[in-house]
Amino acid sequence: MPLRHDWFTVEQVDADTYAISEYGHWEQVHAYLLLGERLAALIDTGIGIADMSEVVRQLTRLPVKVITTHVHWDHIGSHGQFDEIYVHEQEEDWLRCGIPGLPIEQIRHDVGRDITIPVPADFSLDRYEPFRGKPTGLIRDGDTLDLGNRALDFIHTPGHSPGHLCIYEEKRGYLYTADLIYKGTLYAFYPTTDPRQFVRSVEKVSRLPFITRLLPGHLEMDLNRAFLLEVSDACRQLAESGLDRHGSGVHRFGSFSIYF
Ligand SMILES: O=c1ccn([C@@H]2O[C@H](COP(=O)(O)O)[C@@H](O)[C@H]2O)c(=O)[nH]1
Repeated sequence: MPLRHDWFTVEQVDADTYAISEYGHWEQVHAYLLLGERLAALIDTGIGIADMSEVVRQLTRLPVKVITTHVHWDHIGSHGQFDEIYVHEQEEDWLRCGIPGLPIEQIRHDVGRDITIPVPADFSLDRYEPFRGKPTGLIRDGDTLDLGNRALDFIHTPGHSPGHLCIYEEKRGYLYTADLIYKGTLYAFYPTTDPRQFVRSVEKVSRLPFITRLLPGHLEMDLNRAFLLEVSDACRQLAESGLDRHGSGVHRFGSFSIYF
């Protein structure tokens, strides 16, 4: 049964893996806490409406390394509450200085809309600022992290953003897909996105030999390899039709859409 927090919903994926979700916000974003024998990895830290470190501290006493899938405000919200933060080398400057040309008014508008449950009393939209800071370390494609009898592989999957990462646990067959693959509208229409890279990244992860489960950054959480192959087929069709370019529109495929 899911554990409940006023703002976060905590669900156990398996004995030592938790999803920490924000279902009261339109983004319905998920972070994941992975416990090894020596260390814990927190994949993203949510929107920043509530402090995710309070929940994490209830779940583990292990040292926590924060892994950033990408530097969009809804994935870095509680980064400031943790000491060790890692990011792909191509988004280090966004983590330090923000996304050039993205106004704080637009971010606050997106943070504040379509919230369906009460926000914590100390949250103020007028004072909301996305995290800015220096990472502890940088991640490159092919890097690995051993949490103690639990290995994570980092896969650079640009397209949604330049330094977007998927995280793969080969032993369990888990692929944490962040904003590359989820069941909803997949976004590659911002000026900072790249539709061709997005297609290549989907193809890259679809070649992974063993996947038991996809753990996405948004919306429905329980996705399998069949869904990944559907997205991969859709991307191939779009590329073959020359539609893998900015401005080609919203392409609908059953349970998901791809917005270029
Ligand atoms: O170039 C950009 C990048 C991001 N945004 C805003 O950030 C969020 C991103 O949400 P995701 O769930 O990570 O896709 C979105 O609300 C955009 O407003 C942007 O505007 N431009």
